[in-house]
Amino acid sequence: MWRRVASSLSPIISSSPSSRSLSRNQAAFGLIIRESFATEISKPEEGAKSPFITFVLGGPGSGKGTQCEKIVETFGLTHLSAGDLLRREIAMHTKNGDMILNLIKDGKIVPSEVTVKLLQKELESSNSSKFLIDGFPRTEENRVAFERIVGADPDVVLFFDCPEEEMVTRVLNRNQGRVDDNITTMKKRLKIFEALNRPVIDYYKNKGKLYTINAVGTVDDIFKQVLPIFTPFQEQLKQSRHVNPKSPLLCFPPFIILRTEKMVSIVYRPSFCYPTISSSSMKKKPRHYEQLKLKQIQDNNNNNNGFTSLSLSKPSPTPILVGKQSTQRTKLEALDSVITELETSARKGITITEPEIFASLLETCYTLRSIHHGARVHRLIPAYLLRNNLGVSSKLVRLYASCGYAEVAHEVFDQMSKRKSSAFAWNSLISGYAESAQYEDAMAIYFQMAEDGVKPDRFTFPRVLKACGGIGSIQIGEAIHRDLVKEGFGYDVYVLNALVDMYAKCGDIVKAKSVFDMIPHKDYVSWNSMLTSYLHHGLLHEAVHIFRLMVRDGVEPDKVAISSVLARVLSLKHGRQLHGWVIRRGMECELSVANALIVLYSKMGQLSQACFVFDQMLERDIVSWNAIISAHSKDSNGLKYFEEMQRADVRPDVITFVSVLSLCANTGMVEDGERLFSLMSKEYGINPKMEHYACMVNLYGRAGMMQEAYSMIVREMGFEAGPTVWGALLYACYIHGNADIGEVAAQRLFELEPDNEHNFELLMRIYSKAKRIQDVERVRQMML
Ligand SMILES: Nc1ncnc2c1ncn2[C@@H]1O[C@H](COP(=O)(O)OP(=O)(O)OP(=O)(O)O)[C@@H](O)[C@H]1O
Ligand SMILES: Nc1ccn([C@H]2C[C@H](O)[C@@H](COP(=O)(O)O)O2)c(=O)n1
Repeated sequence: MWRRVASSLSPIISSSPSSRSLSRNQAAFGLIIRESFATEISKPEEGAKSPFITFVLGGPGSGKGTQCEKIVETFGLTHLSAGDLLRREIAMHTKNGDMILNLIKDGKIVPSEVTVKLLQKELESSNSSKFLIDGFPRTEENRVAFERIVGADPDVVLFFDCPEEEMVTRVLNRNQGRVDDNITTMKKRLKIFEALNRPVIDYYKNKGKLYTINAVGTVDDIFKQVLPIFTPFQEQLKQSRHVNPKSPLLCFPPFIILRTEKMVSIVYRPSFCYPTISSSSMKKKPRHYEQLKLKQIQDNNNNNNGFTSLSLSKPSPTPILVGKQSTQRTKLEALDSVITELETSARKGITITEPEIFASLLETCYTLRSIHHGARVHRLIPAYLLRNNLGVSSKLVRLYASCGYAEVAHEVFDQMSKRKSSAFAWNSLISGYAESAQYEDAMAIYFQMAEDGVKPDRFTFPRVLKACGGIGSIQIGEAIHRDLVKEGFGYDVYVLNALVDMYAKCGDIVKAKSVFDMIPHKDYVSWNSMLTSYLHHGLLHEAVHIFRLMVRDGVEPDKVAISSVLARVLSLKHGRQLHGWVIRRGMECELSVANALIVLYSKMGQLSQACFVFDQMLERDIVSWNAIISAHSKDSNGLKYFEEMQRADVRPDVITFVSVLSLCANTGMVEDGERLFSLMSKEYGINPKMEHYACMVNLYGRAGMMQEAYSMIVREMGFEAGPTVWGALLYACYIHGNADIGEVAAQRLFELEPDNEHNFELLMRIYSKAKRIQDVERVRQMML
């Protein structure tokens, strides 16, 4: 894993005598950190190594990005495109965004400090140890800055050598809406490339690290030249791109409790100890090694309430548990162990008074939706904090409300002393309800707020609009729209984005677009909301138009939009292109994106690709498991995934059982089907629904066990069978030529869906197989 020396290492680390004597690179690659943990927990890694770095050079349009995609596919390196990172800055309107845009438009090079810092951030937050840095270094200044700031040298430098005319043709045909893909800028870029990039190429040539590739020919032909370059490095590259989920690193709790006789310390693990994917996917990070000093004064009962008050330095208010690729289980275990330690300390008379600790723990409970842990944290919070600290109590309110514990949420809410003076507490309640799809309750709180004379703020409206979108009531939505304008939020981009989403969810896409058009400074959420809205309405043409405008403005679709796009892709070719795009953006590990990819490949009949995506995932949710099991609807290997899911302690749901039962039906695994059907209710408490009975009838029916299929309907089902169930029976009767039961099934189907000709036709075929020609004719007459 890539690591660097942190500038703000904690006293524990910096005071380590051995750490001071280490060289820059030793420190950078983990030695100091390992030593600091050595006494408390198992070693994270034996001798962390320097990363494997490849620089990819070449003129504009020489095909660097295209070849990088293939290298990533084959060797699993992590692709960092300097140009993409800069474009992301533009899209996100960061402080450097405008400056970068102007330089890129003019074909110029962005100051090295900016580019190198962006690369450095990606390198540090990545869990990978092998990188493909594309479009960098562009200048000698770039190269020197990288060496100075990052302190690393490339192992390989690829140079894609392409004639100018070819590069111009490619760039002008690229059609990705890039601001610099025009002939004027292209001419400038070529000049700058010749003047500034050539010296870099020469530098690496002299160092013996340069590999020149003739970049003319087909993509595959060019890649044939690239392949052998990496062969000598295969050993280094063998390790998979992602940290093995079984790596001991992932089992580390996010912060460590250090105990000595006199002292209990909670030490935040620095972010670079987490295996992470990319800085963009790392939304919340713990502070670097903040040490919370819990002075344990065991024999000093100087506190009136019998507890010893603990003094803590300011911890990070951000969630403690953030390792995105930790499994849900590992995170829960880590949370559990931290809470257990605090409970033990509390029993010994040590009490924690710092609100940030509780806020942080509650945030984690909320992220993991663990009400059980939340309730334990609740018990540790002193009553006065709950009354007076809005930050802590509102997190508790949101947790309870979002997990369906409305009564407790209201109890905590009612005790909050400041609830009448600000919208803060109310917002938590609304958000808790909205997030758990209790939309009516969320709306009721909003109206109650007005009755109690509490003014909504800019955070109230997005939450209540989300609830309104959930209900789908355009009238209420319009009323809230009027309210927000009255309250002065009619130009607030944050609020307007939510308004676009609400109108779209309520079915008024025209109004959604007109609100979108009104947003003066659209941010990436605005664009993505509009894109997703069009996609959800099936307006592909409009979605493509928005997509083009986004790209023109340097805004990229986010994971929600990309997942929606993937769900609507109709051809394997487009699916693959999008997959490549997703990989280039480092979005392949986003849960919703990976889930959508599994469904896409499964829809296209590419089972091995679906498995590949699934196997690469570092974090999976129930949707991922259901998607991969359902992808195996005709393959008995699907049951292995089901077993793995059970081992991973993921609770199967109604959908999982529909998938496994239909798999058993399709593959003729009657005994497994019976076992799973019984497991569903006995082990998981799921009462069989119509779909499950349909699967069972299908299972027996296909296996020719007509009596079992029939008695499933008439004896086992506690409710009236619907068309799916009778339909499965009728189809089985057709396959096995059972006219007697077929007649019964058809009769029920004629009553349930009199207009469905298919049922009549099936019965005719059954009669025909049985040579009952008169009956065939009778059914034909019924159809007329
Ligand atoms: N071998 C090839 N033959 C024809 N077209 C190609 C080839 N390789 C890439 N292209 C096309 O040329 C265009 C430029 O390729 P690509 O984006 O990979 O270049 P690049 O070197 O990364 O460019 P830039 O530095 O401007 O980002 C793309 O539209 C790509 O599809
Ligand atoms: N090291 C870099 C890399 C890129 N830029 C700027 C200037 C380029 O024209 C633009 C696009 O990069 P590309 O996608 O073509 O690699 O980004 C830079 O200033 N410094």
